[in-house]
Amino acid sequence: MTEDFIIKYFWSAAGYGLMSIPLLFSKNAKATVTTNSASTMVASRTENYVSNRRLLLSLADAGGRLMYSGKEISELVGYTNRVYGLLGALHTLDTDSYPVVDRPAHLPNDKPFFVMSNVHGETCIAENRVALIEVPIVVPPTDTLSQLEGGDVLVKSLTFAVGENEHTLISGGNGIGKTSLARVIAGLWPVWQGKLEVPESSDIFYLSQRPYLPIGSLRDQVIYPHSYAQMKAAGRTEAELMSILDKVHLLYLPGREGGFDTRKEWKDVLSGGEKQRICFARMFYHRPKFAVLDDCTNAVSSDVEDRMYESAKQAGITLLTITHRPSLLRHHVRQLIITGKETIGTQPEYKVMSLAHPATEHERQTLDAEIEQLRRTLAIEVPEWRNRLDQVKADLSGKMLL
Ligand SMILES: Nc1ncnc2c1ncn2[C@@H]1O[C@H](COP(=O)(O)OP(=O)(O)OP(=O)(O)O)[C@@H](O)[C@H]1O
Repeated sequence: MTEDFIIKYFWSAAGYGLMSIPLLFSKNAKATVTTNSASTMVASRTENYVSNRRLLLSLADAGGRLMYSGKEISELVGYTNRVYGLLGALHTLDTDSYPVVDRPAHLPNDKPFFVMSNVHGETCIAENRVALIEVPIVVPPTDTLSQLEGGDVLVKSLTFAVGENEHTLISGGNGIGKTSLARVIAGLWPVWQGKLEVPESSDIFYLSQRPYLPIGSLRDQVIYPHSYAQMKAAGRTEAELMSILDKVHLLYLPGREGGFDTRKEWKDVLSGGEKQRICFARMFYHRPKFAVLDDCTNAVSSDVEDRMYESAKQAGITLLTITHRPSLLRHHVRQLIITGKETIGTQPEYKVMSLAHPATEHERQTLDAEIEQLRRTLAIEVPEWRNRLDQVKADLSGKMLL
């Protein structure tokens, strides 16, 4: 408020003050003058007043600009700093030589020290599996302080492998390191130690928590990162895109939006669930062998989500799902629970649990009917019902129905 007040009024008020000086304090102002010279004086004073007033307005404008430019310069300084930081990081990546940081003396011997000059892990291509062998999950140190202390360790050493069709659900508390694990698998974060095995980049697909929609046509949203030219070169057709949209329940979209060529601000036009379903459609288009799904269906209704997961499995895509939703357990055969920092004493920081093969639709219907039957009998024979229910529970162990 003060700033605006100064910009608007201070400069003009200061100018008027300046202008009044000759009027108020000049000796000539009080001198006796003849009529002729008086009219000349009034004319010249009026002329001076008008030109000074114009100058004053310009001065007020210039003063305002000066004050705003301070802000703009500090904004520019911020951007320049970020661009400088980015270029610096890119140069370091080019030369692969990070500044060597010595282990601080105060750090306890058993505390690992992770800095960028200290990356010793190995990444190799594996055809049909994603595997981490004794790989720590560590937030890379970016600022000066964390460079000195080393990156924040989320999981000290993680070993687990996912083969073809071993759909794995990754769970754990907020901020425990699930997305960080996905970043390590994606190669965004370094493999500090141990070994990471991942398929070729064309065989693995990542869907993140926040859907990314590029600027372009509706078609571009589905085929991203492919271009239309690449799509045609690969012999893919719009009929195929329609069948993909059908799998994610977005068949109505081209009709509603006026075809695949329509260009819009898709991030504003589509709802949260639609955005996530478009990203899922992208996965069906690219047909990877593995997909890392980072909580990417949390805005999708559970019936559609179920069908999308079923379609993905039928398409032969092995899923690594990061989620908090227990309803998704039934689509997976294994669960990796990360406990990380919450771990007390010598307990492991994660555990891998095998889930029994998920029930088929037919099995589910039969068991539902059986449970319903038991509910009805409850009124008549409680003890027998209990025995029978225990038996059904035992049959179902791991099938996620109870
Ligand atoms: N780029 C980063 N710089 C600094 N710290 C980060 C960065 N990315 C993640 N972290 C930190 O690492 C920890 C793990 O983050 P991560 O995103 O892996 O959590 P998460 O298990 O996926 O959590 P959620 O279930 O809430 O998505 C968090 O404490 C987070 O603040």
